[in-house]
This record gives sequence, C-alpha cells and structure tokens, in this order.
Amino acid sequence: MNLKQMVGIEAATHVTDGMIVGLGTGSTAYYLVEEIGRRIAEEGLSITGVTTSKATEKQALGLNIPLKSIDEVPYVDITVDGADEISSDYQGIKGGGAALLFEKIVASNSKKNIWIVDESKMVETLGKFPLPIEVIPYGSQQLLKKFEEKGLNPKLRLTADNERLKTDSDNYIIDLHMETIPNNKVKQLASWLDTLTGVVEHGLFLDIVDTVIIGKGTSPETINVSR
Ligand SMILES: O=C[C@H](O)[C@H](O)[C@H](O)COP(=O)(O)O
Repeated sequence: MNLKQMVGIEAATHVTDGMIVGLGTGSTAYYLVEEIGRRIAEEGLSITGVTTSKATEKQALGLNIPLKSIDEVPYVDITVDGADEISSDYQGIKGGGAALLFEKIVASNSKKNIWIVDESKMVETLGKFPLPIEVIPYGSQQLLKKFEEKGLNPKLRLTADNERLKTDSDNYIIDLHMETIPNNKVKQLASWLDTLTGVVEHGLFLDIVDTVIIGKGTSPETINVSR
C-alpha cells in the first residue's frame, strides 16, 4: 500500500453513519473517496458527500456516493482533503490541482477539517511549492504585472498543451514562485492577496486544519492541531 492510500483509508475511519462529508480533490483524496465508496457498497455506510471539484464529483458518482452541493446542506460535518505543503505551525498551501476555490468554500463551512499527506508535504516554512492564486481572466495580465513588480515571480499556469489552464469556475491560476514565505509573514501575505481586485481566492489555507494524518513508514501518524 502506498502512503497516499494509507492516509486515505485512515481518514475514512473518521467518517461515520449520517455524516455530511466534504470530499477533497487530488491524488491523495482520491483514496479517501475510493474507501468511502467501498464502505457504502460493502458495509452499508450511509453518508452524504459534498465534492470540491468536478473531478471528485465524477469519481464519487461512479462509486454511487450520494451527493449534495454545499448550498443544499446546513453545514459539513467533516472534510478530508490533501495539501501541497503544511508548515511547522500547520498552515497550508493548497491548489496544486487548481481546486482551491471550492476546497476553501467547503473547508470553511466544515465543523472539522482533516488533511491527508505523505511526509514529503511537511515543511518548516511554506513557499517552496508555488502559491496558487485563482484570478478572473479579465485583468489577469495586470495582476501578473503587479505580482512581478512585487518580486513574487508569478507564472500563469498552462495545461500540458500549452493552453491557459481554466479552473472549474473558468478562471485562471497564477502561481507565485516565492521559494519561501516566512511563517511570521504568511498572514500578512494572505491579507494583502485578499484585497486585490480580480483575485478570486488564494491557496493559503490558514487556521483551517484540525487534524493532519501523515503517511510515513508502515503506519500513519495523526496530529490533532490545537489553536
Ligand atoms: O487543488 C488541489 C488540491 O488542493 C489538492 O488537495 C492538493 O493539490 C494536493 O493534491 P495531491 O494529494 O494530489 O498532492
């Protein structure tokens, strides 16, 4: 079993009958969704899923997981999602798969958030992984210029065919290749990004995660984050 599968299956043990479950996106959350599908089919688990991307929606429908949209539920009991980087103070970068907007909406309406990662995602400071910024196409060149002027090394994300990547909401992604974001500067950066017109959302997920499940060796490590 690989580390992503290990943490996906472990996270599924936090899901019980009757829950409304946020289903994350990416190659790690994939295994969580598979395990929930298996438990529904084999053990009669009864849950309602809220997906965070079109890709996860497709996977969940294929597994006969009952789904509702975030607007059809009063709240989400628990959301399980991957992450691109988690710092030593448990702040995160997400959006490597371009799903940050729906992921943040679902996460911020969840009573509990679990992140599942292999140990390579645990870092001292964020920023080695480029920080994804979802922007409206109109005016995106102006934002690129602004980020450039600030020395944030922005790059418009392209598809494998060299087209501008479009998110599930038909926006673009600008990745900021900053190399490092000191832990004591992360909130300041997030607040500044929040002020920019044309920025829909950014990939800094701050003070959101409650539990981190890390895949390492032969068994996962679970860390409950106290804030
Ligand atoms: O937009 C994508 C999400 O934030 C993913 O959860 C994140 O990129 C981690 O994905 P993976 O588990 O494939 O590394």
